[in-house]
Amino acid sequence: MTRFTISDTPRIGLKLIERHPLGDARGFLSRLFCAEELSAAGWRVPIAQINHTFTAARGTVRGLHYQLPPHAEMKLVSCLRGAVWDVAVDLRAGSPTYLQWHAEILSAENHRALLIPEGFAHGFQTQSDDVEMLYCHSSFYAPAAEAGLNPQDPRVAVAWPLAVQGLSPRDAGHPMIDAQFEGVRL
Ligand SMILES: Cc1cn([C@H]2C[C@H](O)[C@@H](COP(=O)(O)OP(=O)(O)O[C@H]3O[C@H](C)C(=O)[C@H](O)[C@H]3O)O2)c(=O)[nH]c1=O
Repeated sequence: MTRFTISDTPRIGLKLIERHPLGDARGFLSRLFCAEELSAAGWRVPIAQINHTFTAARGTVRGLHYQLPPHAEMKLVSCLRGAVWDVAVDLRAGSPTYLQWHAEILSAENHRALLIPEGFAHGFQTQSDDVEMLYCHSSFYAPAAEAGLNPQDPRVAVAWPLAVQGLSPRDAGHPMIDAQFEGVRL
């Protein structure tokens, strides 16, 4: 029995993953990752790292982050507590949807995740207090390869549902995209 429904999004390679928990009188068991099932969504490498974040305040924005090649990474982003408006921006050089974004509501209640391919920047805005996120990464954390888009970059024009708040100094300081920006060459 499949534990996931994999759906395309308008951005090639960006997949919506819906988990199908197994419930009983005690509660439920939900599978967060399956190498066999998620290979159909494009995840065909071992998980390198798993991260867990807690964000206290509703409206907080984290992101928009990505790692540069050769440390470009896939991410499977799941919300285990509360709810987020989760967004991915296509930075792949030559992509027909270059600089376009797509967002989904991920929550503990809807059991949804986003599978984000290499070459996308990722961010989210909490839609509740006390949000917990779980990230599966296909590449190791490489600080020297870390890059970011300013979440309020007018060229990307992410339509955050709430007023942007709670940015880390690093996220607030990401540069705006200029004419020299050519995207990520994978
Ligand atoms: C990503 C990462 C960070 N760190 C360290 C670096 C900083 O000292 C601290 C917080 O890092 P950062 O401010 O980049 O964390 P977030 O802004 O929450 O980034 C997270 O949220 C956005 C939306 C994402 O897409 C990132 O992948 C995800 O990690 O953890 C690590 O030690 N390992 C890691 O893999």
